[in-house]
Amino acid sequence: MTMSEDTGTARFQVELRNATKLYGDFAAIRDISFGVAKGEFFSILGPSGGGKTTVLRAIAGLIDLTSGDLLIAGAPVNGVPVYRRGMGIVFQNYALFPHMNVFDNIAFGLRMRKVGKPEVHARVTEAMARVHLDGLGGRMPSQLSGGQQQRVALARAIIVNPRVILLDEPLGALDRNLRIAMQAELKSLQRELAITTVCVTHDQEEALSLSDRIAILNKGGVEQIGTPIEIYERPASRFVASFVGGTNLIEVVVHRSDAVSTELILPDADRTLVRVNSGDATVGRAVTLSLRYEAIRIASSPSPSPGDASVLGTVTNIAYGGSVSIFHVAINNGLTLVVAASGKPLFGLGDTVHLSWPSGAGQILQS
Ligand SMILES: Nc1ncnc2c1ncn2[C@@H]1O[C@H](COP(=O)(O)OP(=O)(O)OP(=O)(O)O)[C@@H](O)[C@H]1O
Repeated sequence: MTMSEDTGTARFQVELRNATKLYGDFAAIRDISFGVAKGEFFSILGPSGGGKTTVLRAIAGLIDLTSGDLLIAGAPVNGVPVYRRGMGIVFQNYALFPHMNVFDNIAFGLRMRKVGKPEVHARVTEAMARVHLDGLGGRMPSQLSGGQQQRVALARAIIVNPRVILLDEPLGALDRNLRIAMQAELKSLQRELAITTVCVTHDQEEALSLSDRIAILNKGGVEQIGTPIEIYERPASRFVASFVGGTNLIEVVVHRSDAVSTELILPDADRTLVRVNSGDATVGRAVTLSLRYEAIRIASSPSPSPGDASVLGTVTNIAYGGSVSIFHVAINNGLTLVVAASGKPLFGLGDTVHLSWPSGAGQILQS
């Protein structure tokens, strides 16, 4: 069997089992395990130096693992060279051949495979149409915009019908508006082709909007794997909660807990009680409460809903951000809560405000 054939029986199209890569004593990645299902868009998200590129390079076959296994369509490929793995790779800097025009760049993989001229012509024309490059076949890469170069790189990767496509910060070089437009294009192309995709990014919004599932990598290890909603709504650790989206991390004490909910004591002067929707916490124990910026309501009067947690505070900082403004509010023991409110800022520095949030808005973090 060659790597471009598909047995169709494996549970995962790409799977890492306990993958570790050492450089001397330093583990760039350690003990990483995950599987990517056929047709899935799987992102690897994390801060700089977290090990994202190392994972991608290992999957591509550009580096060997120190220990652990890599399986493609269920078969171990340790030692199988890059060109036999059936991968399409798109790097951040596009890596187009500068001396070839768009048509030849896209045709490259087919010509290497000795595909006949008429078929090359038909497939390149079709791929160009798919990524909206019609009519640009004769241009050189230097005559294209960043977005167009990105499309050439994508067309060049998909034209050989790879079983998996690997994207390394594919939209990182584009400005914000173009990046958002290209995200939508990339996602619809990926869905149309139903192509298994592994994407490395440090951009949390990009990962949340494109992915079926995300692995959060930090210091070479996996912090959490889950759907975008699971990662955002139920972060497994302080690191995930603060890396993905903005959140207040507050040290609190467990006041009461049953099977389904827990009451926590906020360290403000009123020892305000906060209820969360998770149970079986140990009474008296100190835990971390994660409270998303946008979960907190800021108003000039207390919340009308009796079940809401409510605290009084003073605005100490405002960052106007167009659609959303960020307020820093000092509550009455020196603790500062950060709040995101949409629309024009209705409060000024020094204003007294009421902060409130509904029962169940926060999360207890386990680590
Ligand atoms: N060839 C190498 N020799 C030694 N250390 C390396 C090598 N390649 C990577 N590393 C180290 O391994 C760690 C993980 O690197 P990696 O490039 O995978 O991170 P990353 O998450 O992709 O970061 P970035 O977002 O900055 O690209 C880093 O600390 C890096 O310095």
